[in-house]
Amino acid sequence: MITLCAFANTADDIKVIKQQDREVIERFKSYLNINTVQPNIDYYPAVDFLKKEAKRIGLESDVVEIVKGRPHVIIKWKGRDPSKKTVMLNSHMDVVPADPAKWNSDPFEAFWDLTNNNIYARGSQDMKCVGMQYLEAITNLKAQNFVPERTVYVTFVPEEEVGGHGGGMNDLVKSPHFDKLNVGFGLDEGLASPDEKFEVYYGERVAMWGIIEATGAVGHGSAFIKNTATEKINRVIQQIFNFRSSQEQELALRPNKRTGDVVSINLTSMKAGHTKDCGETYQMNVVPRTAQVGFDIRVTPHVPIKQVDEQVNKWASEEGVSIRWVQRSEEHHVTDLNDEHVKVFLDSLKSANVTFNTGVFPAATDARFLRAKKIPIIGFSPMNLTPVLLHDHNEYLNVDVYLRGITIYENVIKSITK
Ligand code: MET
Ligand SMILES: [Zn+2]
Ligand SMILES: [Zn+2]
Repeated sequence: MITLCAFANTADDIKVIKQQDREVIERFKSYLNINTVQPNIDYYPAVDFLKKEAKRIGLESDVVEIVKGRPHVIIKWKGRDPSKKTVMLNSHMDVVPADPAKWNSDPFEAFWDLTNNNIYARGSQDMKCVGMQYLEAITNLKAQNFVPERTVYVTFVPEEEVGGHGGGMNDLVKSPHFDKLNVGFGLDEGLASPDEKFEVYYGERVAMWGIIEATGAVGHGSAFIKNTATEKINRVIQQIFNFRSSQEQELALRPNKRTGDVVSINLTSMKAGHTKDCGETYQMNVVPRTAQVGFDIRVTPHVPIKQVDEQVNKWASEEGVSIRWVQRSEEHHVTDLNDEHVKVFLDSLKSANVTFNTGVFPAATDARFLRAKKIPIIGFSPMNLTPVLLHDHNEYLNVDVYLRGITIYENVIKSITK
């Protein structure tokens, strides 16, 4: 018997939702309610929640801390043949900050708007949805008495949004805990897509975060001083924006290219002048000694990192100008779309009439650490008909899209664990 449950925001807006689906959504909302905002996250409420979830489903869970306070929750669904390479279903627990003033509802309330059936919450797309959908898919498969051939690990990791270092995935993959998992194939996050087709990613762009600093002559604010820091940084900024335009044009001129196929750069910080943090007093009529810009470059696997590196070094080649890297990778790692596990994954989508594009994830995620270990990884978040709102205000996911994602994962998990 199916219990139907009617509830509404307003009297004239009644939606009827199956009791079982309502429970699924309430569990999703509960995870979204847990504040895991960068930085300095208290992960333990999320860990406790996930451990309880594992228990509910009847699965073992383990908590691994490579760095104290940075737990990884590893939920295990034992396969019929534990000697076989396993399948990893990964998601990160942390989310980026949300400015409540810019949201129509509290970003952690997980407001369920029944007029459009959307759930508004930080993490609803990136990527608490995916973590919970894996668990719900397993719940359903267990109810059907399905037992996987390969063992499945559902992993919930910390610190993705700050680069996976300091106890995140970068450190997990280097630890003996990881080797014990014996992972042969895995899934990690992708992006929403506004149309019917889903997005499937076989690689990602490399993030290069750097700061260019210029030092120059100082003097009176009324004079024509030569070689000032701000003049030098202005030339750097011009070159950054010229390069940015060239890539934007490349994208506009070639309809077959997508963001993941070009190099992007954004200026993400600027600093100059006699501010307190330079140890000098603020003074409007003194030409500053230093000026700096911070930038975020994303290099597509279609372009060698060395080429971009040389370009940036040229920008910083003037006398008194230097560059410092905050974070960068030296290599691209992509998954072969002809890999046997990948083919099984893609076939499982096709057999469920899920249409998709394959491409390069325009941002970066923990998949890169796994790919660096030669493990085939696909980036896939089952969100079609959804605007891309990760890191944005009023991030949301539609309930029907969320529920369909669970069904898609059921089909995927059945196939990739064979
Ligand atoms: N996922 C985040 C981003 O793409 C953090 C990745 S760290 C390079 O910005
Ligand atoms: Zn993410
Ligand atoms: Zn993110």
